Amino acid sequence: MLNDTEGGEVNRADCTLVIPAYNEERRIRSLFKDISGFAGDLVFVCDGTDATPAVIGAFAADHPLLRIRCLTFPARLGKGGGVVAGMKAATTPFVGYMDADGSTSLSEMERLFDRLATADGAIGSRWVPGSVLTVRQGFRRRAESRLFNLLVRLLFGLDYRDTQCGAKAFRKEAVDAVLSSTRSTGFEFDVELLWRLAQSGYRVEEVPITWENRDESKVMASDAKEMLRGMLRLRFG
Ligand SMILES: Nc1nc2c(ncn2[C@@H]2O[C@H](COP(=O)(O)OP(=O)(O)O[C@H]3O[C@H](CO)[C@@H](O)[C@H](O)[C@@H]3O)[C@@H](O)[C@H]2O)c(=O)[nH]1
Repeated sequence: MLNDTEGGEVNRADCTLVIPAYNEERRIRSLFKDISGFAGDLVFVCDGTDATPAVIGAFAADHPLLRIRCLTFPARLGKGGGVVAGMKAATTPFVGYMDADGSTSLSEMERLFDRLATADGAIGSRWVPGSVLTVRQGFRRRAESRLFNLLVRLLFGLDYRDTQCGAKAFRKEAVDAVLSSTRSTGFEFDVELLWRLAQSGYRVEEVPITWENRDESKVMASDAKEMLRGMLRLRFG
């Protein structure tokens, strides 16, 4: 399954970075300076109602050498649905995704891509030794995250500390092998993807990451409930 790349570094031109962006016109500019040096493909997935596609269009016009695509959809796909649309559109051997709000830097994503020289997947983690949270998360959010990952371990047998970190990278062939059977479109998609990859024998490493916590979040209480329901359906449905 593994086909090691020499030197422990993957060619950036072989990487696609998917950025799901739902109504991100205010936050997405914070990302532009950082990603303007990326030599791979950038695929934005916009399914909101605001001017995010126009903001990305202006950025692309200012940077004609960047390989940018902006996919637009008339109705909300969900975080997972957006990531799936972007990953399906990727044509490179490696594909990753990160949030649109700049909580992960490009250099962190590139570290994940480089792990694909020897692994099938690499997921950023805020809860393993070596990770750095530039803004400490509140007690409640940390407790919720720990509880959530305990539940994931009990339900799916996945031994990760942080399935929900927004920074992940995979070999495209691994993703392609399981995407046709994934059903989740919401924030629970990450768990399903990791579960299906594990079931198919792919090796995904959890890697410490530097994470800049943002105050704003599109995850509502109703999303959290739907995420739990979705996970139970997945496991027992
Ligand atoms: N295309 C698309 N993107 C979406 C949608 N919903 C959310 N997103 C995108 O998903 C990313 C994360 O959403 P945030 O609103 O920034 O949520 P967060 O709470 O900061 O996210 C954290 O928790 C999530 C849930 O566990 C994680 O999925 C996320 O990666 C991060 O760790 C952002 O880029 C946001 O635009 C959607 O329906 N469609």
